[in-house]
Amino acid sequence: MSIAMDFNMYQITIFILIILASLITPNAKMAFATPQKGKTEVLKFESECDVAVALAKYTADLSAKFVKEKGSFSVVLSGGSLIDTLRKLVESPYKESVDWSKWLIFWVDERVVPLDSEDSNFLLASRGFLSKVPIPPGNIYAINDKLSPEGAADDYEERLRRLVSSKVIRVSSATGFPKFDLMLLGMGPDGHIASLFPTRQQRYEKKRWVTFITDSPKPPPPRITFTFPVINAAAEIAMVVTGAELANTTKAVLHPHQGSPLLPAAEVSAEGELTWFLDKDAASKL
Ligand SMILES: O=C1O[C@H](COP(=O)(O)O)[C@@H](O)[C@H](O)[C@H]1O
Repeated sequence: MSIAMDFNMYQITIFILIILASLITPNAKMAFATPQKGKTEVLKFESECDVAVALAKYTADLSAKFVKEKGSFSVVLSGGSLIDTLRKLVESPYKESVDWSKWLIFWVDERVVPLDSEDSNFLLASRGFLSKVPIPPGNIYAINDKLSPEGAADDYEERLRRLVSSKVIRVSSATGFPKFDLMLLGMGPDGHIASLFPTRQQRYEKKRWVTFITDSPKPPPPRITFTFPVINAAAEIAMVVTGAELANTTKAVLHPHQGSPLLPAAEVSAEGELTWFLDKDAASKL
């Protein structure tokens, strides 16, 4: 047998051992698997209003698909401008046609402030979205606002773990992290998503599901946030970005310079599909 042939046999043997190990030990499967990367689509619209119309249809279509396939639809909200851009979803025809009773609502990040504070992402979503549609209150997973940032992050993660154990939330077969059906993300001018900021170490967290920050560069400083492994395990992700002030950041994220450090928004990828919803202004530098 030639040396080349021996080397091939060696490689094949290692490969078979890896497959066998991953079948025997469930954890081995996770250790060897790399996260699947889905498709990325960039949609550009004439105006922010056109983005709102398209985002409503996209979300309603996904709701119908997931409710049919699995009987529920888990949606992760951001704060900020996203909630206003969701406004068409709570109007006709979707207000009547969407099966709101099957929705489960989570937050990708939350400010650790009382839930009735003007800074709370929960309050923002309640006013602009949740109060307008009949999602059962028990399906809305707000943070415990009586805890410290660390306590609130631990508590939210623990609640997610219980929902995974009871099979309310799926897990990614590739990574073992919880797999939400849809993440609706906004992006700040510094390229942050959720509360994962370019200059803060939380963006590199690889084990926790939910972490906390006490010195967010954007006020208010105390927050909790989903980590990248959870965000990127989502079945579908919408990055919703509008306005001229985000044009340079959008360009830096979608067309990063070789060798320059990636902004957090550039590290978003979905197991299913990542769809960017841009208005003309945000897309003007592409
Ligand atoms: O502080 C936050 O900022 C981001 C971006 O907000 P935007 O108003 O610039 O769209 C938001 O996605 C995040 O949830 C929020 O806590």
